[in-house]
Amino acid sequence: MSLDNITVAVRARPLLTSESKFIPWVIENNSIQQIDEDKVLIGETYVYDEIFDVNKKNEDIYNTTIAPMVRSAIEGINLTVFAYGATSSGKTYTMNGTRRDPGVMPRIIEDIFNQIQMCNQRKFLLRVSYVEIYSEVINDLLDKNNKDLKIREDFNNCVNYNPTEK
Ligand SMILES: Nc1ncnc2c1ncn2[C@@H]1O[C@H](COP(=O)(O)OP(=O)(O)OP(=O)(O)O)[C@@H](O)[C@H]1O
Repeated sequence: MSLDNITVAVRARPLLTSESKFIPWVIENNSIQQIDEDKVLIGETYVYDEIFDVNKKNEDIYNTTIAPMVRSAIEGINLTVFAYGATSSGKTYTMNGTRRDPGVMPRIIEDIFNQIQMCNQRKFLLRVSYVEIYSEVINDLLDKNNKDLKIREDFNNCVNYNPTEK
């Protein structure tokens, strides 16, 4: 799937020790297909802009999919990075990462501030929100007391999450 201003990437994570050792899919380039226990291909082939196999690190994912968009954000284009998946699929690992392999959030902050430092003739205003949508409820991940937020746009089309206006 490829839409003009949207990049859709899939990331496979290593199996957890508690999980079955049978992997019911194969990745080939940018497509993924389901297989049965005899390794016979079944069902549809799904094609994405990027598919990252289990060996890819947060650094690879950032450099391939996010870094080019950060350059556009510095030029004033709105940017949203959205991690979607079932419980334990690896959203937090991808977004926060680890000390040895930081995820999207720490990398994007470092990248943005590095690029701002190189543009000393311009002024920047940065606004950041970090929220989760869990069972259709929006919670603020930067302030655990802000729960069940409502999304609103102001007169400038800026998105606000204002818990006082539920
Ligand atoms: N690419 C990866 N490499 C190694 N371990 C991973 C990877 N992705 C996820 N894991 C591990 O898998 C487990 C589940 O990952 P994570 O907590 O990120 O899932 P989640 O989608 O955020 O889950 P939830 O929705 O329940 O919060 C964690 O133990 C995490 O360390």
